Order: sequence, then structure tokens, then C-alpha cells
Amino acid sequence: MAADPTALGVALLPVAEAQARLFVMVPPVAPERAPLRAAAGRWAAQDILARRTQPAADLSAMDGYAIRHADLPGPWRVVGESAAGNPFNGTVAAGEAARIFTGAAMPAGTDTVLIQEEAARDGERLILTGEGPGHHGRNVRRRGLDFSEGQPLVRVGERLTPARIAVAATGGHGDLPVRRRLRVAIAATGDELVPPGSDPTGLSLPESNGAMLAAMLAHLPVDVIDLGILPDRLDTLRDTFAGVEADLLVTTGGASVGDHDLVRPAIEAAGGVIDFWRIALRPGKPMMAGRLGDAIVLGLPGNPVSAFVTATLFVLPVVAHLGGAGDPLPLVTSALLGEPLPANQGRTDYLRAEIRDGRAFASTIQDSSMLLTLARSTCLIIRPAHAPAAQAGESAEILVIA
Ligand SMILES: Nc1nc2c(c(=O)[nH]1)N[C@H]1C(S)=C(S)[C@@H](COP(=O)(O)OP(=O)(O)OC[C@H]3O[C@@H](n4cnc5c(N)ncnc54)[C@H](O)[C@@H]3O)O[C@H]1N2
Ligand code: MOO
Repeated sequence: MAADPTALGVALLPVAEAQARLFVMVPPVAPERAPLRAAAGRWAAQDILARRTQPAADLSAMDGYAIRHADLPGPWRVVGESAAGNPFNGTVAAGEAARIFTGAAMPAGTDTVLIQEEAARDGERLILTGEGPGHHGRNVRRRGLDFSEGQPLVRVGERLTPARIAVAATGGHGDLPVRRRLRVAIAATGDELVPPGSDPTGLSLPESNGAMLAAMLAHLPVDVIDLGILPDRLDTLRDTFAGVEADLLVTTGGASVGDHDLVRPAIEAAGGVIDFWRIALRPGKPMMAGRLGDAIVLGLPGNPVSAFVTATLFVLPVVAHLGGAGDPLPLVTSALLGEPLPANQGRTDYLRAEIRDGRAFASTIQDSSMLLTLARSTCLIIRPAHAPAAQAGESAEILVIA
């Protein structure tokens, strides 16, 4: 019989291996077409090709006069006007000019724009008063300068950022191939928890993980199903989990080994299977992952910073994967260390840190319950397992978090 990957005593799973296992667990959700505004923030389900050429014709980049460069230094006779949306339909002959405005089509016969600050006009007569356009084609945007029909504007798997929405709109698209929005159920567990905003004088603890996770998902194509605060009772947890209809169920708390850590047995009692549990990660070691019906289940540790780090490393990437992202992992970049760091132990460590003057300074206390240090942090310094001590000024990998 194969070893149970969730048994106590089994080596902790490296972060990258855990991520890879999640990405093969379930394929991305079904594709659909969505209007531009609804597609924003999702991932392209196919390459998006330009349906038109931009600009569609040679256009003026400035307000002034369309001329033939060969006619410089003038004078000219103004024979018509071209405005954006109202082109001049005639042909401009030698010695002639057309009044033109930014974004308007260049009239036939013209090749250059003389800006109005460098010209003077008296009725039909136009003369040069400044240096004039330095070269043939000056102040003209050539047809196809931005892109040509058939050219890829967004590649499959790329996120539809505001700029990509705009280029797709300009490329002639009113709706885009994306994947449907995701349903993510969030449950906090723990008898000590009360809803945020409850009477703050007692011993009970305001529930913060749910609001934090919802905030982390707010900019993603996700509909959150809020399961609220669940008590540390196996039957309640089991019945709630069994009734969930979602693509992803995220729980926090009850993931460790204590007598009240019931998420794992509750998932199993609801008919689910745990694929892995416990990761070579600090904070966030007790995270578990599995399947329940069609849903992926991610059981995050209750400590708020552990929940944040595991959400960053697993929840957001799973959402991106299910949504069709080509690269679902968070962007790792680098920064110089502001202070030395001691050698690391056997788990990859994600240290809360602030970037000041281009250098990353880790908080002195890294207790995973401390939310204020997380709230003050702008990045997490990644310390690989068994990394040797590091000097100030050395480069380190970081995840930007604010
Ligand atoms: N004997 C061991 N004890 C613990 C281990 C271990 O390996 N052996 N692992 C520790 C680690 S690491 C972590 S992280 C915690 C996480 O355990 P749980 O997921 O079971 O978390 P809880 O015990 O339910 O809660 C931990 C802590 O966080 C507070 N909490 C929980 N949920 C919320 C919430 N939604 N909002 C705000 N705060 C929350 C809770 O009150 C606890 O203080 O286990 C260690 N123990
Ligand atoms: O996730 Mo636990 O924080 O490693 O304390």
C-alpha cells in the first residue's frame, strides 16, 4: 500500500510541489463569452486577434494643416478641412493645404502636418511662421502604427488588465472569450470567534480571516459564498461542507493536530478526500488540500498570518488556475536586504517586511498571530529551506503584498 501523504511523520511537502498538485487536480472551468466590462480581470480563454487595423488610415497627431512636405516653406491656399469623424473628401494639390485636427484622416495628396503654432492664416492664405515640420511624415500616425488586422492583441491565459480590455475594444471586440466566474465558499471555524463589530469587551475574538480572504478575492472574477463562522463541532462542519456548491471551498482554523481541529475529519465525513496536509512552509505548515464533490478544498490554518500566506501561495493561484491563467503563481521579484538575516531552518519562510529606500527590512518578531506587523508590511521575504545566513545588501526574493 502506498504511504498516506497526509499521515503524521510523513515529510512536509515543498511549496512548489503542493502548488503543482493543485494545478492538476481540476482543469479550468468552462469557457464563455463575456462583454468587455464583465470580462475585465478574467483570463483570455483563446488568443484575441485584432479584427481591424489601428489606425485604419493615416491620421494627424496634431491640430494644424495637412500639407505636402515638398511644398515647404509655403505659402499655401487652404482648400478644405478634415476633422476626426469628418474627413476631407477631395484631393489636396501642390501649393494647397487642408485645415486638420488631431485624430482626423490625412486628405489624399498630403503627407505631413504643419502645427498651427508655426503657421499664420489670413482667409484662404496660409504662411509658415516657425521652423515647420522637420521631415516628411511629421505629425502623422501611419495606418497600422498600433496594430494590424489579424495581429494577436492578448494571448490565451493572459489576464484581461484594463489596458488589454482597451486594446481589445480598439481591435473591434465587444465581448471576449473568457471562463465563467468562480464560486468560492469561505468558512471560518472556531468557538472563540464572533463576527467583526461585535461587543469588543469580552474574551471572544473578532473573526478576521473571512473578511481578509474576501478582500484578497475582491479584484478577481469570483462570487464569494460566505459560510460565516462555524463552531468546532464535527456534525455541523460535516453538514455545512456537504451542502456547499462551489468550485473552491476555503476554510480557516481547525487545521492542526489539537482535539478541536476538526476540519479534516469533517471533510472526510462529508465524503471528501484529503490529498495532502502539512507543507514545508512557515507560517502555514498545517494547510490541507483535497476534493469534495466537484470542489477543491483548501483548509488554511487559523492563525491570521498563516491564513494570509497560504491564501497568497495557494488560494489565489488555484483561483487563477481555475480561471484559466497561463501563469497562476504570484509574481516573485527581488529586493536588497536592509539587515542581515539568520540561517533558515527546514521550511521555506515568508518573512513580513517593509521596503524602505529600496531595501527590505524584516519585522523582528514573526509570530503568525500578529496581524499588525502584516498590516504594516509591503512584502514577504522568501527564505528558502536551509538558506544560509544572509548579509545586509544581499539580494533576496520577495512577494510584493501591498
Ligand atoms: N502541537 C501542535 N500544535 C500546533 C501545531 C503543531 O504542528 N503541533 N501547529 C501550529 C501551527 S503552525 C499553526 S499555524 C496553528 C494553526 O492551527 P489551526 O489551523 O488548527 O488553527 P486554530 O487553532 O483554529 O487557530 C489558531 C489561532 O488563530 C486564531 N483564529 C482562528 N481562526 C481565526 C479567524 N477566522 N479570525 C481570527 N483569528 C482566528 C485562533 O483563535 C487561534 O488563536 O496551530 C499550531 N499548533
Ligand atoms: O502556520 Mo503556523 O504559523 O507555521 O504558526
